[in-house]
Amino acid sequence: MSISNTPPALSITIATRESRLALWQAEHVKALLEQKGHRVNLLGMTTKGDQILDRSLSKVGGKGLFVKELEVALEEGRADMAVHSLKDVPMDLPDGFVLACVMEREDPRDAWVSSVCASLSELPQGAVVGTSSLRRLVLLREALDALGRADVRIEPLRGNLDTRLRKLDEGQYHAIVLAAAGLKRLGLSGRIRHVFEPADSLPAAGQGALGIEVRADRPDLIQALAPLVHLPTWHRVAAERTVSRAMGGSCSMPLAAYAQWEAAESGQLRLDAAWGDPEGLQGVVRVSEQAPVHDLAQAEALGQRVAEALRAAGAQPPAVGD
Ligand SMILES: NCc1[nH]cc(CCC(=O)O)c1CC(=O)O
Repeated sequence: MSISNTPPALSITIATRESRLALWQAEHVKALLEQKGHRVNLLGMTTKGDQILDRSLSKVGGKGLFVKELEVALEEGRADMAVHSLKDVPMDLPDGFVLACVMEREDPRDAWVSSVCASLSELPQGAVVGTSSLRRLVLLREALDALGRADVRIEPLRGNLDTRLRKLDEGQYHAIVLAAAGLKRLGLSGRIRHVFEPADSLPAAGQGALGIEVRADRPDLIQALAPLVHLPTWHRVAAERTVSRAMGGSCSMPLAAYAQWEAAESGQLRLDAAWGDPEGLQGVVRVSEQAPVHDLAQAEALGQRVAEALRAAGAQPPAVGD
């Protein structure tokens, strides 16, 4: 009989989307779990979010487009866990599912990719910039307006990372804006001309962080994932994701929320948020608050305060039923 405290080695199947980025992320988790002695294989799947390439995601609606099919696989026992970009995961998971792990964050910032110009200010007259998110669109528009660049157009850009880069290379855009994290994971950091500081393009809630979802009735998996958890990241993204939930955030709402530790080990979390109205009639609303955070409840309380501050400053969550 063994009296060791080492958790038992498990045989684990990870459900994953089949984009290059999703596969990289699943392989990354696989390698880490294998280092802990588990046996891991991948189950590749295509989700609704991957299939809809002709319409803007903000129109077809809702968070969770990339998540649902993976949850069905967990539900049916075809897979044990799903690795997600947290940015794409709704704050409230369906009943019976939990977020078992948040891993250390990759670069959360937005990146400027272009072969013709190194930054916004160098864009030629009448240039076209591509981006897929309303958040980036609203923040870019604000920055361009500040430069007096009404001539620059911002156009939608869809598809996985490779598709977006191809559209740029074909000349459909002068520049595009993407998450730095995805480019770095795929070894494409060489394509980044400029990373936006959070003050200039405030990141989306959860950007750059990976989360692992399991069924709530699998304590064995939750235990196996414990060594992969990075609590400082978890507290940051919990604060950010609370803002998104409290604002009724979906990809049809331009909303940014970004938390950072004021100083290493200070326990002081600063949370910045920005909201733009989807019609673009109102200016961007920005707020910032900070608080000591030592657990998830405190992180969520900070997120709640920031959401209230956003509303007090004029941000309007969508009407119920919208
Ligand atoms: N919405 C798609 C998506 N989901 C996660 C990432 C990047 C990686 C990450 O944020 O962890 C991207 C691509 C992008 O926004 O450019």
